[in-house]
Amino acid sequence: MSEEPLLHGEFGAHPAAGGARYALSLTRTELHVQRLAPRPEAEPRAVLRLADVVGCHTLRSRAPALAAAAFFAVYAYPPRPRPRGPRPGPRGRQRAARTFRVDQAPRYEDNRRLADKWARAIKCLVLGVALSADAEAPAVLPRPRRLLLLLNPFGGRGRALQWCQSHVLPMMAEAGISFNLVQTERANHARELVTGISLAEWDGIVTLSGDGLLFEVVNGLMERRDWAAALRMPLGILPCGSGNALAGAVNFHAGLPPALGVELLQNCAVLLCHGALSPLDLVSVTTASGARCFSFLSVAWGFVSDVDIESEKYRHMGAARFTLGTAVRLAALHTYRGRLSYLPAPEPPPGPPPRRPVARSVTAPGPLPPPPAPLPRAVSDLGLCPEPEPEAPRSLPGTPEEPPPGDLEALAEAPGEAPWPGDAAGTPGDAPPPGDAPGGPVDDLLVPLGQPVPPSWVTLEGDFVLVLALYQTHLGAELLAAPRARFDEGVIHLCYVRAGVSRAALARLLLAMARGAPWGRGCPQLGRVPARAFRLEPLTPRGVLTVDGERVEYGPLQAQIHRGLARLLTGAHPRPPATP
Ligand SMILES: Nc1ncnc2c1ncn2[C@@H]1O[C@H](COP(=O)(O)OP(=O)(O)OP(=O)(O)O)[C@@H](O)[C@H]1O
Repeated sequence: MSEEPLLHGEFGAHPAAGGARYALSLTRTELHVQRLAPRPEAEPRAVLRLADVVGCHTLRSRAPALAAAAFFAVYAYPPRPRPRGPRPGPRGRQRAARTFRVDQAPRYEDNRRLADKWARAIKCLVLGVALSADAEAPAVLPRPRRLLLLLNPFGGRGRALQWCQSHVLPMMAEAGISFNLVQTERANHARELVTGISLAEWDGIVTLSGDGLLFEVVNGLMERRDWAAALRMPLGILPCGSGNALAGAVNFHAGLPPALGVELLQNCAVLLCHGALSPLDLVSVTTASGARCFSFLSVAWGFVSDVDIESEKYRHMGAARFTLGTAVRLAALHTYRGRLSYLPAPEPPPGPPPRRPVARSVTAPGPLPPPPAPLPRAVSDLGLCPEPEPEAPRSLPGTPEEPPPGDLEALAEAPGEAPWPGDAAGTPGDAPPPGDAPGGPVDDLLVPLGQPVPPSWVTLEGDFVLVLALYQTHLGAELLAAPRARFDEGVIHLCYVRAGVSRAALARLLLAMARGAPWGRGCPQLGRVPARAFRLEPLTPRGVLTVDGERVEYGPLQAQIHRGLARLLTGAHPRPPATP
C-alpha cells in the first residue's frame, strides 16, 4: 500500500459465506480488502479505487440473529479488463458491490457507529469532501443532490432511455442522488422547460442525448431574466447522442482512456456521481440578423459543418455517421471564399492541460427545498420511481454480492448539511453581476457586424476548405482536435485549412485527430491561432454554418468568449487534503 491508511478494521462479510472475515484499509484513493479467514491465501487482496466507487450505504439486518450487527455496502464500477487481441475492443465498466458486517461490539449502537464512520469516510473521499487527518472526527456530508435529467429519446441511435434505465439510474440510486427524468417531446422542448423551472429546486441539470440538447439547455437558461443566477446551475452531460464531443472532453480531462458508446456513458455517469464542478467558458455568437446564441463547443464552416449536417441522413449509424460523411465529403472537396478576422489571445502554456482544483456541485447548506413540482413526462410516467429520500429506510436491489432482498434494510442517515467547498463561487439564486444587461453578458470585444473590426484584430481573406472555432479538446467523442484546450481558459482555438490542401493531406489530418496523435505537421495550408474573439464573413453565397453542431443562419457572424460563465459537472477532482 503506497499511502497511509486512514482507517483500518476487521469485518465479516454479507452474506456470511462460510464465516469469511476481512481486513479493510481505507486510504485517500483506495479501499484494500484482504481475506483473513478462512484460508487467506485462497483470495488475493482486492483493491477498489475510490475513483470507481459511486456510493456507500449503511444497512441493518432484519434477521433476529444479526440484530446486534451493522452493515455497510460499497458500490463500485471498475473498468473491465480490456479484451485481448490485435484490435482491443471496448471494455466498459462492471458493477462490483461488497457488503461488510460490523459485529465486534456486543451492542448494535456501537457497531452502527463504526459502520457509519466507514460509510461517511468513503462518501467524503468519493465526493472530495475534506476529512480530518485521522478520519475520526465525524465528517459532515452535504445534503443529497437533486438532478433534473432531460432525455431525448431520439438522440443518437434512439437508445437513450434504455441506456439510462440500465446504466444511469441504478448508479444514481447507489450514489444517493435523487432525480426527476423528463423525456423531451420535440426540438426546443428542453429549452422551453429550463426557462420556466424554479432554480432552487435543483442541484443540477443533466442532459442525456448528444451535444445538441445541452445547447438547448444553455440557451434556455440564457433566455431567463435571471440568466446570471441560472448559469450557476451545475450542468452535466451523459452521452447518448451521435455527436458527444463535450462528453469526450470530460472523459479526457478525467484522465480516462478514449471511449465511445456505453463505455463513455458509464465513465461520465461515474464522474457525475462524484459531483465535482469546473467553470465552463461560453462563447456568445451573433449572426447577421442580430440573433445571439451561446455556445460551449464550436463554430464551424466548410468541411466540418458540411459533414455534420449532411451526415444527418446516416444518423441510424451513431458516431460512425461522421466517418461515412467525411469519406463522402473528401471525395467531393469544396472550397469557400471568405474573410476571417480574429483578436489574438496569448499562446496557452505547452504541455497537457493541468488539472484544476474544482468546486463541488451541490447547493449551499440549509433546509431542503420543497419537493420539485411534477414535470411533463416525468420518470413516474415511465414506471421508474425516483429514489426515496435517504431518511426513508429502503431495501437494496439484490445481486450475488449483495444481501438478498428483505434481509438488510438501508438506515436513516443524519441529513447532510456541510457546505460544498467552492460553492461560495455562486449558487442558484445569486443576483446577476452588476453591469450585466438582460439577455446575457455584454460582448465588450465586438463592434457591430456592419463596422470594420478594430485595428488590433488580424484579418485573412481567401479560399478555405474549413474554418473551425473550437473551445473544447474534442470535436467528437474520439476526435481530439485541441488537446491543450481547457474548460475555462478563456481561449477560442481557431483553426482553418486554406484551399490547395490535397485530399490525402486532409484525410491524414483527420485520421491523426481521430487517433489522438499530434496533427497538422507538414500541412502548410493549416493555420491554428488562439483567439478571444473572431468574425467570419463568408463571401461564397451558399454554405453551412453550425454552432455546437446545430445549423444557424448562413452569413457573417462574430463571436467572443466569456470565461467561466457556466459550471460543468466534470467529476474529476484532486483528492482533498486532510484538515489538520
Ligand atoms: N423528442 C424530440 N424529438 C425530436 N427532436 C428532438 C427531441 N428532443 C430533442 N430534439 C432535438 O434533437 C436534436 C439532436 O440532439 P442531440 O445533438 O442532443 O443528439 P444527437 O443524436 O447527437 O443529434 P445530432 O448529432 O443530430 O446533433 C437537437 O437539436 C434537439 O433540439
